[in-house]
Amino acid sequence: MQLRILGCSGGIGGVHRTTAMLLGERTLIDAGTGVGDLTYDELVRIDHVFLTHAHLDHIACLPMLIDTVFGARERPIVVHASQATLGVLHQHVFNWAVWPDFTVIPAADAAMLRFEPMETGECREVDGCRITALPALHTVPAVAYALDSGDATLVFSGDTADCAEFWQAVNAIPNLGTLIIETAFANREEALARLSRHFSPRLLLDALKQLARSDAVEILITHLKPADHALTMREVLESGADFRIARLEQGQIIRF
Ligand SMILES: Nc1ncnc2c1ncn2[C@@H]1O[C@@H]2COP(=O)(O)O[C@H]2[C@H]1O
Repeated sequence: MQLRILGCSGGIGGVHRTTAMLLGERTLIDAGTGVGDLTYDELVRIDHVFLTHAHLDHIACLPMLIDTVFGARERPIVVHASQATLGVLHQHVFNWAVWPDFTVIPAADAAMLRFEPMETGECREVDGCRITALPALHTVPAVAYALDSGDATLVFSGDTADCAEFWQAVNAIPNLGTLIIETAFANREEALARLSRHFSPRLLLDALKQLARSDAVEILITHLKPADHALTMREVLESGADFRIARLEQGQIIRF
């Protein structure tokens, strides 16, 4: 299985794209602005979108994706997310005011966008990869995802602050090989990190003490806010010397 990083920034500007990853050829994990770099043919192939939460930087391209591929597809795009996240999308995005409600277009019983509630602990299988929602803690309902190819599992934290249930779930994965985890803010913004339920390097390294078998896990840092991205990564590397840590890169392909 492969995961292609379409966007992994906490913001926009220049080359920065917000969170979106392509799992195999037809599954998106989050739908931030990185989706906009896919070709039309690649967009048409997407059958599934798994969302961590409803914040704009993780869903920005979903409305335009469905409109772009609508006429070229015969089956719906299925959006998997918690009921809470789907409720927000329905009420605030696909509400005929911000965007048409593609969950009833062209008809309620033949819609081109299908919402499939998926709560923490639930698992879906796509192309042989088992995708499980894990607990996360953000300012809005949020999940992380474990992607198990059969050979190895990659965990993506989504946006989260420290969360004991997340580490319990992660430590129960026997074949964990990669952990993509966010660090949005530099240490000088720790107050904002706490307020907005993100990690700063100090908060991350404190939380990583809960990771069992850390020597077997490659840790990739995502969601750096553009203002301080270099500083934040430097702080992570300086304090995280005991771990195998690197920056997640846009365009990176992870095989697992
Ligand atoms: N008081 C606040 N609470 C939450 N988010 C905030 C606040 N002030 C600014 N923000 C920003 O709003 C952003 C919303 O998306 P993020 O969670 O990625 O990151 C958040 C912060 O960068």
